[in-house]
Amino acid sequence: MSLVPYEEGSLILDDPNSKSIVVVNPTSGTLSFYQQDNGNDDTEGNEDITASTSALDFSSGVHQYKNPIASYICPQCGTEINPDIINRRQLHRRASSGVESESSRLGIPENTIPLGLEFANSSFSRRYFQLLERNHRQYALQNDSHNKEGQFGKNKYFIPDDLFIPGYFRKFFKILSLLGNGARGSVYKVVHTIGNTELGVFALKKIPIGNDMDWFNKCIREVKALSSLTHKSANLITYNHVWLEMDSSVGFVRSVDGSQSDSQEEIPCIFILQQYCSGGNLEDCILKSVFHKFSDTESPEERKKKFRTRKKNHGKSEEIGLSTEQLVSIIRDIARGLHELHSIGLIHRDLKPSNCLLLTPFRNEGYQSVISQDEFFPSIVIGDLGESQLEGESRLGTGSTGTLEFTAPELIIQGRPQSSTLPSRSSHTYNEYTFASDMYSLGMICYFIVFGELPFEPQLDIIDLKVRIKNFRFDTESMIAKHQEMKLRPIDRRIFQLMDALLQPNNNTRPTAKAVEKTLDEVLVSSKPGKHFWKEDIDNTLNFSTISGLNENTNNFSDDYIGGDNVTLSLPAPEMDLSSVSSPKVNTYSAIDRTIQFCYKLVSIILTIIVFKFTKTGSWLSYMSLIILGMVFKSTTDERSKHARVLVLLAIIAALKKYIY
Ligand SMILES: Nc1ncnc2c1ncn2[C@@H]1O[C@H](COP(=O)(O)OP(=O)(O)OP(=O)(O)O)[C@@H](O)[C@H]1O
Repeated sequence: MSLVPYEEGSLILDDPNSKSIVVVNPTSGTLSFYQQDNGNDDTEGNEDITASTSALDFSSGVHQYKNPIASYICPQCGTEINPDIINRRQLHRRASSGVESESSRLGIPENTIPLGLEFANSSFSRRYFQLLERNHRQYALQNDSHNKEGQFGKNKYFIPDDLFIPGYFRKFFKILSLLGNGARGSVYKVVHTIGNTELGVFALKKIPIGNDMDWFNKCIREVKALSSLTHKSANLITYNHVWLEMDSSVGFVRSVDGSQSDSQEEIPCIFILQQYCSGGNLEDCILKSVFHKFSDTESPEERKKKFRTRKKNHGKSEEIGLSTEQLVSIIRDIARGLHELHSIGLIHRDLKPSNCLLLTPFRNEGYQSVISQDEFFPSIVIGDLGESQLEGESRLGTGSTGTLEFTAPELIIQGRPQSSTLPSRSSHTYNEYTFASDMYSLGMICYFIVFGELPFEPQLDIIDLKVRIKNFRFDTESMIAKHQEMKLRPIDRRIFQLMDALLQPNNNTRPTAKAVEKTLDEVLVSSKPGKHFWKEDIDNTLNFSTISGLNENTNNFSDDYIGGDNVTLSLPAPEMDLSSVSSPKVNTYSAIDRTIQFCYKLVSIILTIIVFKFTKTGSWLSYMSLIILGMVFKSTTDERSKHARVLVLLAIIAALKKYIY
């Protein structure tokens, strides 16, 4: 069976085995099932295809299966061709479980095929678009041969005519809203339709290309990067389809000679169809929903909600900021997406909150809400791979720059080159983008989601900003003090340690994406259900000695045992690919340090046994020694020696008691 274009805009599923075809009628929004009359089975050459019952008439809801075809899933594209059975059942299940359907939310008529509900997220969609891409190529070739003197003269644009799919966007997509405008183009929320049949809701990025080959190559990088992912990653945006079409450019157009053009001239545009993330971007979410900035743009509904929350909190204004669990969830998702990218050799280069998208909307219920709500944050996917490059590729070759505030200091080039971070070919003193520079950007995202702002004043001019970025040093203690001053919701101090590690000026000492992901995974897995895992009180966490003095200097993380309800935070040292220069001295020091800690524990056990030998069981000395021994094991590296010394004292007292008295 195969899915092939049939006339203009229609699709058919053709199953030679059962001699049946399914035709999509875009005008009426129906699927019709036809089967060859099998009255005489051996008449292979019989071309008389008799229409049997219109099996899948979705507009009327009538569906009869006179002679069901052999298989209901197209083996080429995986499209469910009998969605009535599956999707209606799923719809019913969703409806009965009280989940609002996408179609009802969007106001899509119920008589349309609900394919999109499963389609947009399923692996079917990927295969469907792969097939579509092949068919587009075929269609374009045919179109080119019919239309040699077509509307787009070959001389006018460098892109060959046969690469355009004229009218595809208007015919198969309905714009629902504008999601945002980026530096390169606009992103729309669209519904993919065939006639009245809704195939799913997607985000469609339209980038005007014009006649600029370099620009075209740069724009297509995003697609190349996305399509190089061989499997679906939970934390990277899913790309579905890309095509070229003539369309009006967005906004104001100035021609090369500087003259302004009022005409809505159609120019070549690249359309990139992607997974739709209904929660919007992380930047907006943090600024608006978490830190309540831009409150002048608040809707009356939002104002009422805030008033109700304040009333519930007995007039106290709610504490702002995210909880530790929410912060961990965000950082872990982004680290996981980065790890996926880095594992295939891609550096993102433009990681920033507006490129991190929320799969579902974030509903901030405030600090006083139920704990489960409190800990929840929607899953995040990394989008916009338009600036990405392969590891080892020269930054000059890509012609791209990242966003300055999130750019690692080692990449900043002083002075005012043509663009913010792009070096000139004559300058030789610049560093290449690395996986570690992405990790710095993650550190800056952490800063932003913790404080709701960046450490640089927004009005700085570009030269001053570069100086500030170069000189920026993250100091854990002063950052905790700042956090307290801002009266933000208390969080675990290990978030600050993580930021410290990621924002290290020396890129060799930043942890890898995998290291961050693994650490946070372990942290979450080992949290006890029903218990507040994180120490929420900053005053308590301030007492923790987290990274040893040695590690503070070298940023080489080691095990850090934290008492109470907390579990081990172990941020592994950067892996080899990031830390090309890993100092042997540092490794020796940390090995010595670990041996010393082990010796403290061993000596403490021996001392406790001595105390027990010299005293009667049940004496205050034996009890004391047991308690101190527990403290030796639970205490941080700095305090372990103090506790061990107390045990020495207890052993001496026990010996004196035995031999003197
Ligand atoms: N797949 C998507 N789903 C939902 N919204 C999206 C999606 N992709 C982009 N957006 C929205 O559209 C906005 C513009 O996206 P785009 O990637 O073009 O630019 P940007 O990252 O904001 O800016 P720049 O191009 O300067 O990096 C985003 O900030 C986001 O709010």
